[in-house]
Amino acid sequence: MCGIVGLHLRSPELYSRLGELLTGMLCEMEDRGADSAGIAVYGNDDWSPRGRGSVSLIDVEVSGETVAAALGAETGAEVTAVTVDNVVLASADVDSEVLLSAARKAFPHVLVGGFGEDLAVLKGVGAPRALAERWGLAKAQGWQGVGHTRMATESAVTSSGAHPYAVGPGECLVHNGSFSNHATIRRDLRAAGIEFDSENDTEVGARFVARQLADGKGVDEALTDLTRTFDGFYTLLVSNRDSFAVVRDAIACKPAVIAETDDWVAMASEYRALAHLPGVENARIWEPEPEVIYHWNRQEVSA
Ligand SMILES: NC(=O)CC[C@H](N)C(=O)O
Repeated sequence: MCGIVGLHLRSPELYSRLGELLTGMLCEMEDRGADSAGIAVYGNDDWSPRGRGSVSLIDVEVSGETVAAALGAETGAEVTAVTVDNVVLASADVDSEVLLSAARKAFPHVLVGGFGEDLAVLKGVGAPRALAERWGLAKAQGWQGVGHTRMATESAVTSSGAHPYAVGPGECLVHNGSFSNHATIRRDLRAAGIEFDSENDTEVGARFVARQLADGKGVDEALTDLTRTFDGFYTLLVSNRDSFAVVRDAIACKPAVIAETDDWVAMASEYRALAHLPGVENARIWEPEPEVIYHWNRQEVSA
């Protein structure tokens, strides 16, 4: 199992409702994965102030003030940090990769949930509904959100095993399924100097995609490469600051549904997670085809 949800808003009138709508989607998928959960939210000023680099630190166990002071000392920038349950969200007027290296230096064992401009990533162990409540997700605003409810298949139930895997700048990946050749690909990526936070198969997929994007490939090409490299079962939702993409394996046995209106694009493992979205009764709704990459950029659509 595992549940995936994602909402890409086109209409700015809905930005103030992103968290409310995403909470409903995530909670509806709780029975597909009740051991841990995570979300990525793009554009919530309270968590990742606009135009600033930000880094999300999971289970850091020191106060936001301590994080802000330590990252400020490392970067020379004025760093602000907010604590949201088990996550500290730090931001500053510097590139997010500068903030990321400062965080790794100051807190060498910290789990980095994600980093980028306008991006906050929260994840943890527990029931998705309880986590969403503790995070205050319903109040979040923004233009795009992704969520995952996990039923672990490949690695321990820990924050580092929870999705999303947001391992490249502004990027985020969630997965339902399991990759059967992830150990081989992990070995190749490790040999190329890439480090991992967990034994999770999904992290291998995320690191693979991040590497393709870092090499200058576009999302479509990166995901095509993934379909040629990874064996096993998968429905994947891959987002970054400006894009939202879905791909399934050749057999496509892991459920997925996409719905689209003029105001939003949404995907979920099951339709019931979409049933409360405004205007869903007039949406174009379909099941994504095997190995077809569905990809939307902010504003326009391509498939
Ligand atoms: N149930 C799933 O889809 C699990 C996804 C992934 N293999 C994990 O263990 O995190």
